[in-house]
Amino acid sequence: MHLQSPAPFPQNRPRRLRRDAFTRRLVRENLVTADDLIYPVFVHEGTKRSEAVASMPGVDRLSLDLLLPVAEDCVKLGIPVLALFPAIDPALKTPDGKEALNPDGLIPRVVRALKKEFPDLGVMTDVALDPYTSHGQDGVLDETGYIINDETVEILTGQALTHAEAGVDIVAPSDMMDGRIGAIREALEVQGHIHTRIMAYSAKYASAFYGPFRDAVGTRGALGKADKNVYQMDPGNSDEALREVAIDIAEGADMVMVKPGMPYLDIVRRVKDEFKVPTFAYQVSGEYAMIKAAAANGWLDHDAVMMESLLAFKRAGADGVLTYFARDVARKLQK
Ligand SMILES: NCc1[nH]cc(CCC(=O)O)c1CC(=O)O
Ligand SMILES: [Mg+2]
Repeated sequence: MHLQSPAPFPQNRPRRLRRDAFTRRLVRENLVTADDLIYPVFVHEGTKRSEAVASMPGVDRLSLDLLLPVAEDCVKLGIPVLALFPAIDPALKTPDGKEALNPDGLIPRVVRALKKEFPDLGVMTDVALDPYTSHGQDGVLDETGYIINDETVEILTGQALTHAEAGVDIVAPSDMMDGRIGAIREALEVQGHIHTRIMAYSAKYASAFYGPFRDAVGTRGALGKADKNVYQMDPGNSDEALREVAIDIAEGADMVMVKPGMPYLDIVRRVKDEFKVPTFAYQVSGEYAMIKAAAANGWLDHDAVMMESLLAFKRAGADGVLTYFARDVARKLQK
C-alpha cells in the first residue's frame, strides 16, 4: 500500500474526523456483525442435564433437549453457525478413540436433530480424537507414547465421514496431523459428500490458553501433565503458520483457522494477506476466561472489552470468529 506523505500540522488535524460520532461512524474501517460469528457449544448425554463449566462463566455443558432452544436463539440472533464439542462419557473412552466413529454416537445424533429442527442453521463439528481417547491426546499413540500420524489420519477420516453422513455442514479438523485435510477431502468426494465444507485448523498452536476448554470437554484429567507439543505448533513460530496454511489449502480446505485468537492476531493478518482465503480465528476458552474473570472483579467493562476484542479480530483480517461470546455479541448488536 502506498501512503501519501501527510500534510503537516495544522493543515492536517486527524482529530477533525474524531470530533463527532457521525464522522467517526462514517470513516470506521471495520465492523462486527452477527454474520461474523460462530458459537461453540458443549454437549453431553442425557435429558435436562446442564452443567456449568467453572472456568468458563456463562458456559454450560448441555444435553440435546437443552441445546435445541439455544440453537433456536442463535437462529433468532442471526448467528450463522453453531460449532459442536462433545463431553463423552468416560466409560466410552479408549486408547484409539473409536467411539468417534460410532454413527449413533452423541455428535451424529445431535447433528441430525439440529439439521432436522433448524435446517438453515449451519452446523460445524470438530474432527479430533481428544474427547474420545482415554489419554486425552488428539491421536493414537505408539508404544513410546508418541502420537502417530498416519494411523490417526485414518481414524479422523472415518470420523469426518460419520459426521458428513449425519448431515453436518462443516467439518473442522482441529487435530494438526499432517495430511488429514487431503485424506478427508478425498473420502468426502468418493462418498458423494461434495457439499461438506472443511474448515481447517491450519495454524493451531500448542497453547496454555486451552485450559478451560479441557475442563469443559473433560480431558484435563486424562492429559495430566502431558502436552501436545509434538503436533500443535510452537508459539514462537510465524512463517511456519504460512506453510501449514498453504498445505491445507492445497489439500482442499475451504476455510482456514488460526488458534488461539487475540495473542495470535499477527498470524491472522499474515495468513489473510498471503492467501486471501476465508480466514477465521478462535477466541479460545482461556481468552474468554480472562475477560470474564477481570470483569467479575470489576477491573474491566465486560461488554466494552468483549466488543473491542471482536473488532480487533476483524481489523486483523479475520472473516469470522469462533467465540463463546457469540450470543452476547449478537444480542448487543440487535440493540
Ligand atoms: N481438539 C482439541 C481442541 N479443540 C478445541 C480446543 C480448544 C478450544 C478452546 O480453548 O476454547 C482444543 C484444545 C486442545 O487442543 O487441547
Ligand atoms: Mg498441517
